Amino acid sequence: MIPRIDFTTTSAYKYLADHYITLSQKSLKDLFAEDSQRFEKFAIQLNDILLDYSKNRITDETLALLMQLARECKLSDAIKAMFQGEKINETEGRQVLHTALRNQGSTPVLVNGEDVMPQVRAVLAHVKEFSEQVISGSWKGYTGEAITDIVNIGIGGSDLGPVMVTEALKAYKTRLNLHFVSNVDGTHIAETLKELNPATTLFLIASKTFTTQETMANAQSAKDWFLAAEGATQADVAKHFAALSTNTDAVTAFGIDAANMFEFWDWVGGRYSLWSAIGLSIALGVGYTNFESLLQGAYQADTHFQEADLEENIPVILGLLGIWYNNFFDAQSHAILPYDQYLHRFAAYFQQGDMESNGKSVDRNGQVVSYETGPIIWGEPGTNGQHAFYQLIHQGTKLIPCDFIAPAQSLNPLGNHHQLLLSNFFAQTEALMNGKSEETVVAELQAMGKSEAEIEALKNFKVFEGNRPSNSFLIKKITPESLGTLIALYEHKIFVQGIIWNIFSFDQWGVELGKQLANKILPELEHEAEITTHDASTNGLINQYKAWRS
Ligand SMILES: O=P(O)(O)OC[C@H]1O[C@H](O)[C@@H](O)[C@@H](O)[C@@H]1O
Repeated sequence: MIPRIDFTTTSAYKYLADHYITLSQKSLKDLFAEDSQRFEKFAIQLNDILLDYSKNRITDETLALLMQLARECKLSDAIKAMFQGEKINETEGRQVLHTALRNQGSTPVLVNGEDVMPQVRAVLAHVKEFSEQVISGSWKGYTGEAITDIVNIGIGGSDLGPVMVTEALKAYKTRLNLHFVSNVDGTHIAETLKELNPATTLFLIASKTFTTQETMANAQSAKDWFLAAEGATQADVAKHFAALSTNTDAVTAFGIDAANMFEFWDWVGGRYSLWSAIGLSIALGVGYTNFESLLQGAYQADTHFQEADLEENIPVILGLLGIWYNNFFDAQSHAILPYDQYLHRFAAYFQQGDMESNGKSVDRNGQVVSYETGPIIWGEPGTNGQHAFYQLIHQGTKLIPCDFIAPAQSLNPLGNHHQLLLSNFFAQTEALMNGKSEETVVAELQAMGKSEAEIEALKNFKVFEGNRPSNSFLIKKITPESLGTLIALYEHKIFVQGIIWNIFSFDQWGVELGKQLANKILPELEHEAEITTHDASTNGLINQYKAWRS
């Protein structure tokens, strides 16, 4: 069992609180001036990924105290507990073993005394065989034509991971065209199907539970659309539908051939499932070998997380830095800013990963916490974000720690685009750190020939306080392997923070209430009678909807 320690009662926490008072007076600029070794000290390389965390509001002492905090919270024991398959998802009584899905080692991974690795490998072999048949064209649709389009129907963890990864690895695309339908809004599936031919379309119904309302509704509409095609029969469903799920009974009841079911298990959390059968769309979209490299990359991060000393451990450092800002600087959010168009869904993916994991306010003892837990995660790719919301990061009143991520090599070297892109990446982290002093602003305005009065009126608006912290990930190149490593590092960062905050990171009870209420409201929408059973606002909205809907 993971120890239940209130981190605010540790000695490290008290030292950090004192240390914060002095350190928060210092600027990053000063810290760099005082220590010429910051980059050497506060950067770590793991294979082709360099993390520079020197532009954070930390000193050697901060790090030492944060490490002490991790030790007092028994982080290393918790890491072991996860990898060894303890039931650390206590409120659901489950293990947390997404790491087994990418395990390349030979040690067994036990669940209730049974090694799960043979099952994991069997599903991977199925994914390999099936994806190779579909890609090569030897898998035929009901008219004898090869499949050209894949539609993954899933939501949340059964959608965001495959979307993010297949977008990130688009440069490695197979001949198959991928589509993702998640929203229960009929527009999503209707617009997707408009351009598709039933004879050459393969649907993947991706749902851990196979009960999710959105996915089941979209799956039914997909089946209806398919069966409405000329000559298509119920027997042909087997050639056009596969299921990725833990729920065999529901898959069979839906009419999907058991041979087309790709299984995973309840010890894989939905938001950590892209490495499982849920990754079938990835294997189809970029090829099985690349999917395998993605798993290998993640395994490298897993090994690093388990074996590196806490001081040299990337997820540990990232997690603790986040805690430093969240719990001492009162930062409310954390921005993920990839300078890579291919990573345009990376922040959205970790919005679920992080916020569904650590958006909790009850600790592992079942008590309401007295401190802040998970931050709001958000972000968009650079340079688009620069022309949208960076104003607030630079000059707003909120402290927003940022992660910048960029590849050194572009997968589309075109003129000097990549240099333009990276010059922005480097410039933004520098600008956030150093800001622009009043002195510089005044000198610039003088050089422009402005009068004293004009300078006085303008200067405050043009000052940048700086002292805004950031991490920089420089990645040699986005490959399936480096991407796998990067994703797994972020996953483990979430784990680290959940341990320190003493919360359960692997359940998600907070998604249930809305589902329950929607199920109660649905029958009320099936007739025209006035609704009076809710509060005045909800009644009013439902009744106005009824008045307007036809
Ligand atoms: O794969 P499923 O079972 O359809 O669940 C889809 C999503 O449903 C809920 O919103 C949560 O439980 C998510 O974690 C999950 O990813």
